[in-house]
Amino acid sequence: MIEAQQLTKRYGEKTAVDGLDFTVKPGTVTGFLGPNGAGKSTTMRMIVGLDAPTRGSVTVNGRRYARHQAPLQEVGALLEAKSIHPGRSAYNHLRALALTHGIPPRRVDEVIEVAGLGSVAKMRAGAFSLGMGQRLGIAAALLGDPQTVMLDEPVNGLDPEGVLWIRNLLTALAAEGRTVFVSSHLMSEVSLVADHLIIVGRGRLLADTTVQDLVREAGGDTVQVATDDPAHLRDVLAGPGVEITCRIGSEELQVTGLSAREIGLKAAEHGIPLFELTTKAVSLEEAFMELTRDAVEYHGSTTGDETSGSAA
Ligand SMILES: Nc1ncnc2c1ncn2[C@@H]1O[C@H](COP(=O)(O)OP(=O)(O)OP(=O)(O)O)[C@@H](O)[C@H]1O
Repeated sequence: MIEAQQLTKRYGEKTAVDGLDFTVKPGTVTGFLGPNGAGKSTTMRMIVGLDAPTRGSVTVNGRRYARHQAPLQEVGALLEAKSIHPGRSAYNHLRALALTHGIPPRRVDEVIEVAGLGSVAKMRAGAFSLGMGQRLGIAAALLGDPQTVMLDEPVNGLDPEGVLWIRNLLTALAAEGRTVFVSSHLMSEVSLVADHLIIVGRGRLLADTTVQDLVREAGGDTVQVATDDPAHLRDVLAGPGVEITCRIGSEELQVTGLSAREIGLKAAEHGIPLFELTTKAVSLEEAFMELTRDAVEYHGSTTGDETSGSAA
């Protein structure tokens, strides 16, 4: 369990993390999402004591990381900055880590196996590809068989097989009852493994929610209907919990609160011809972009793609 209370980090004038309150629970994968510069890495560094909070606190299983007697057995972390001696083999790197943390050497073989590094374990880590380096970082994070696993952007540099491997690994770790906290700036990636989401922007908490709730709050499913008599259809469909929007002069209505089937039946009942009846699910990516729109630090100006432009 990770608990942050009013967690704040300032670098001079810059507030990287701004009064975050959240809890990461065991037995589930929690995604930590936010656009670039949102404060995810800074938060994770504070969790493992690599940065000190300016204000507030963060604990792992009720204690600050540094207060744990065997921190590597408590929290296994993959953070962006790696400190692997390039001349050392993966095997020797893990063995040195194990030795200095009182972890039995046979555990090194186990994590090499889990990380799929068996065939390259004796190779110089300096010759590793980005993906192999990520796997080695994850092997190191798992070395102490920790109850809490925290990975910062773990899929960076991994090929599709590696991405799938990470997903299965995270799901399995959570199924064993561990606390799994994984950051990403990609909703599409996180939504495939995470049940719970903590979303930040400019250091602030934007949402502490589940994947389903995020979609529901973003408007759920909308049905697009086209007819030559939109005013009549609007009257027919109106009712409690139903929201209808329509642009002046347009034949299209956007309806939430009714299914396509209900709309089709009501239209038929009143003899209103329909030209289109399409359910449009709000994608998680749209919901995420809507939520973080004001928190994105760097907007492209000439993308030619109006995903964050004003809706008519
Ligand atoms: N050591 C530092 N000194 C000054 N500013 C910093 C430092 N570390 C981070 N920042 C700033 O704090 C903010 C949050 O950075 P952080 O790396 O935590 O964000 P992030 O969400 O992990 O972003 P990304 O997805 O790009 O890794 C950024 O604006 C960053 O420039």
